[in-house]
Amino acid sequence: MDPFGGRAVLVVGTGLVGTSLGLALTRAGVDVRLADAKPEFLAEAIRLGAGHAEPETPAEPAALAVVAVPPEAVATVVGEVMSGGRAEYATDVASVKVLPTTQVRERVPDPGRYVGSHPMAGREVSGPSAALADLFAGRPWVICPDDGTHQQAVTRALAVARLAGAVPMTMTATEHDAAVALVSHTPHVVAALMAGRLAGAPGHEVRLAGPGVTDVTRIAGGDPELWTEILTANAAAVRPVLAGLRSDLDRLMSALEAPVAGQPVLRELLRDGVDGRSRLPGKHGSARTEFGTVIVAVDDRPGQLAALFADAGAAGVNVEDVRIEHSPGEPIGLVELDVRPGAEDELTGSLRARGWTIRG
Ligand SMILES: NC(=O)c1ccc[n+]([C@@H]2O[C@H](COP(=O)([O-])OP(=O)(O)OC[C@H]3O[C@@H](n4cnc5c(N)ncnc54)[C@H](O)[C@@H]3O)[C@@H](O)[C@H]2O)c1
Ligand SMILES: O=C(O)C(=O)C[C@]1(C(=O)O)C=C[C@@H](O)C=C1
Repeated sequence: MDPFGGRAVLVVGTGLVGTSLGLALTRAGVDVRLADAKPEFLAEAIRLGAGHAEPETPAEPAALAVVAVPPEAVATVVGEVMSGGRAEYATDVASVKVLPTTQVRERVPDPGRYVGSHPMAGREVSGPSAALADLFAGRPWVICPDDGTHQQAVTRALAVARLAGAVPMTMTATEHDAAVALVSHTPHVVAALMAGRLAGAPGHEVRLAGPGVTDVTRIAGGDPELWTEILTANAAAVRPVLAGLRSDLDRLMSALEAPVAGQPVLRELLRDGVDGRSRLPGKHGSARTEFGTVIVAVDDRPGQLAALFADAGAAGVNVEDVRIEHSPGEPIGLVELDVRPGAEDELTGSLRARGWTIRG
């Protein structure tokens, strides 16, 4: 059954998140109206197939407006959408929830027609050209109703999350902000501070950088304006997480003053890291599967990767993930194939038999 009764969904803000949502909903057969303050972003989202421009005088309001603008602009846009009769209900996708839900309650005449939400999916790049139709697939999408929220607002926001392929869950705005302080906002700060250490470093040092520092700093590429808004809005929840981090950093630095005597502390902190990482959920909220990895040396010439994947397929082993590194000073690439635990030996044997060089 169509959760919107054949009515349109309006997406305001056709950047990374809004355009990704427009693409996903359009694929799911929803009529998607689009609006953005920047005409060139709107035009790009339409060109990509995320929906069509919101008509100036629509025959009827959209069933739901999804407001995908920076956090500080959410309440104003929700107010405009509601008072202009452009949508019956509204949600937003901002990375913080207490700020927009409080501001909507204070500023919008019928705040019960709005429910805050947040898809836990994104990228370190912004704008419509970075959009992906499957950005939300399998990811949690948090919905934060309060006592005054109309059930229809929640029902329609849940429908949008499901149609985008996400896994909806509900919690209060305060619970949400505490959770994302730990799993999203502090990690962003850590990545930015580490990446900042590289900014003025000598070129001969940065040239040695490999996958480790690249993994740790990927999210540091996020838009500094957006992240300033996020950290400002969620400062109260981020500070205690940072305080814990500072106390661990202090212990680590003290241990390094006398590194041999400090080894038990180093070991404890490093073990805590292993334990913490094992708690991260996998693709669909399940416990993370630790894959087995097979490293193959591949000549740096056309067609080699395609041949490798074909031979891995012929071995009957599914490649779950792949990374490619270049070996310094050698005309070869190292291709790391992640496979289900236990399948490494099978794949190694089969690839060796087909003439591939296995490393490690
Ligand atoms: N980037 C992520 O990884 C991510 C993930 C989940 C949620 N979010 C949240 O989604 C929202 C959008 O983030 P994004 O990454 O898509 O940013 P973005 O910069 O890619 O897109 C924001 C869009 O909003 C438009 N806009 C700004 N003010 C507007 C207004 N008053 N009226 C109409 N349009 C306006 C901009 O022109 C731009 O197209 C933010 O609230 C962010 O916190 C971001
Ligand atoms: O993968 C990334 O690039 C992200 O940073 C995405 C991420 C996150 O921290 O998980 C960042 C902010 C959003 O509010 C939601 C998702």
